[in-house]
Amino acid sequence: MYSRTMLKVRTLSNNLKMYGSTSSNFVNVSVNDKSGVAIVTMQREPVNSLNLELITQLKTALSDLERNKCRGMILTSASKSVFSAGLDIMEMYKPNQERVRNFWLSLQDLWMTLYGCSYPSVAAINGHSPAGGCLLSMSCEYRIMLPNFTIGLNETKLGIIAPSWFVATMKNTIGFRKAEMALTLGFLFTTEEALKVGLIDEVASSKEDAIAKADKFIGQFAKIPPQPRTISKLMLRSKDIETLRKTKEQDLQAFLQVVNDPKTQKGLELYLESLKQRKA
Ligand SMILES: CCCCC/C=C\C/C=C\CC/C=C/CC(=O)SCCNC(=O)CCNC(=O)[C@H](O)C(C)(C)COP(=O)(O)OP(=O)(O)OC[C@H]1O[C@@H](n2cnc3c(N)ncnc32)[C@H](O)[C@@H]1OP(=O)(O)O
Repeated sequence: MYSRTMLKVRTLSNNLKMYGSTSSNFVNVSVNDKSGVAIVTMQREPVNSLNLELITQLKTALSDLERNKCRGMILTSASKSVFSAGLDIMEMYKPNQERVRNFWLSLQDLWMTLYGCSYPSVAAINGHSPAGGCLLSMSCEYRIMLPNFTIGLNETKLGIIAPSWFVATMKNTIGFRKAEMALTLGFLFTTEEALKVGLIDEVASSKEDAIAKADKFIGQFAKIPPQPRTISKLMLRSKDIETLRKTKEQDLQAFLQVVNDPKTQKGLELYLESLKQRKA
């Protein structure tokens, strides 16, 4: 059903209607010819850490789907064990100043695009989803997760603070009280805990099951007129999007200040070492 012709992402917008599938380095988009639902697959090995290129390619793919009036979008991962490990730590470690600036601006852009997209969006979370991975999942309208993985905003555990728009997204997803507990503890929920707290909506037995459940969720909107649907969604989401749009530069400067602090750099070095040592 989801065909797999390979194309460059640059040609996505022109060709989406003609071809079933497109692929750039890190993002594959396949569209179900019958339903018009797109599966957007992150495929940056080994853990889909969000570097500048993956972020930019995701943003391009989502904007192209918007232009092509897609009927729904399912975000998932090509990995069998990781949905996304969150921001690529290498982008923040000893950064090139121009690149790290673009990195953050692109992340802001990606979030505004995904959080405010007009089409129904579902995260099929087929692996661990910490930090930035959790942000992507929460930005979708519905979350379906496979068992035995973890999800959450674990920033405080890493000694950092989740940006205000990460916090707003979590508050909007699970409510003030639960978000406060989760954020202050830097809590990573298991699949079962995430279901209980409302961070995810369903558990699936396999990736195929998750996609089938996502299709079913999106299918519910077939009989709902798109414009009232989108306006209702944006009535709930646009305030937080506008807040970031207006404070983009301030948010960037706050990020750059933290990243360029020698204490943060030391922390990043130790964290990178600890990730490597987990294997040894
Ligand atoms: C962490 C401090 C950040 C400081 C930032 C400074 C300023 C920022 C200010 C504000 C921004 C705040 C927002 C932050 C949001 C984020 O997303 S931060 C990133 C947080 N992510 C994580 O903590 C996840 C870390 N990864 C894991 O827990 C595990 O890798 C995993 C996802 C559970 C998967 O485990 P698995 O066993 O399958 O894989 P490995 O651990 O063996 O990893 C394979 C390989 O990939 C490298 N890697 C893992 N995660 C990242 C990453 N986020 N960025 C870059 N590289 C990563 C890992 O080191 C291994 O590499 P290899 O040894 O070379 O193979």
